[in-house]
Amino acid sequence: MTLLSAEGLTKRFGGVLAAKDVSFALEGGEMLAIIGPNGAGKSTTFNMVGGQLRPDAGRVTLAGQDITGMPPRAVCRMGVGRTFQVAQTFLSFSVLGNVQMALIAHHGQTRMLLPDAMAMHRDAALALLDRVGMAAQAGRPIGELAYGDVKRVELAIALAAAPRLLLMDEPTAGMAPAERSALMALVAGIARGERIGVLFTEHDMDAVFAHADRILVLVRGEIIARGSPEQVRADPEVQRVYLGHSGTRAAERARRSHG
Ligand SMILES: Nc1ncnc2c1ncn2[C@@H]1O[C@H](COP(=O)(O)OP(=O)(O)OP(=O)(O)O)[C@@H](O)[C@H]1O
Repeated sequence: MTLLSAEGLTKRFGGVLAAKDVSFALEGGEMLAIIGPNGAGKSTTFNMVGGQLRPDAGRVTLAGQDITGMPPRAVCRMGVGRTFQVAQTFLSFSVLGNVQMALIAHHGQTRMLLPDAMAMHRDAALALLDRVGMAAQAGRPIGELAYGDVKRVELAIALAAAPRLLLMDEPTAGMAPAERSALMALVAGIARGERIGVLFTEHDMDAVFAHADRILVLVRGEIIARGSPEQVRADPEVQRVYLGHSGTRAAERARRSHG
């Protein structure tokens, strides 16, 4: 069954039609990127899926269940995880402690006293850190980590909620180019291995063309193109209104590096 289905999503802010009849589907294990220029409606679309915004029209279903207009907490309980552009971690806590807190929250145990909490879900937290390549740094305070490593911990925190669908809003923002590619490769590996669907927005075209299975191109609230990276790259309308020269180079680099 289709994991995520968005049908006819529409959202208006005053005179601005931020999303117009946006429809797409996403399967488990698939990486779907939403790209487009500033103000295209990427965040609006994203927020209608995650429950932060109620669509004026349209429907969102998760594994066949209607989640349209549900508040974010309810959407999260249905199995939709989210990572944020800005780190949502407790900086003075250890890496391990942060993931433990996420597991405690997922299991609805937030009333535990702190000393008890620190003994809980230790092994599960370490296993999650291992999955994102951060087990060796489990004891360090988050505040001491390099930015790319914070992003990995954020991914472990999102995975702590055992999501079926992961929403990632500009996951590589603020990272160095080499780190970006490593993070997206990690996300793609986990998504494919565990059949988690990933919907992401991204301004870095290298990251998109190298790691997305499919791409949606939004311009002024409307989908102007969709398809595989190859199809989107070759679309003359996308070239004209969005990708231009830099996008063509990014797509070409991605094609070469993937043989
Ligand atoms: N809460 C809001 N109130 C009024 N207008 C809004 C609101 N949110 C978004 N908009 C407008 O809707 C349009 C789409 O914005 P959105 O943030 O979805 O675009 P985006 O593609 O995510 O842009 P960016 O790449 O800059 O993040 C823009 O014209 C924006 O100004």
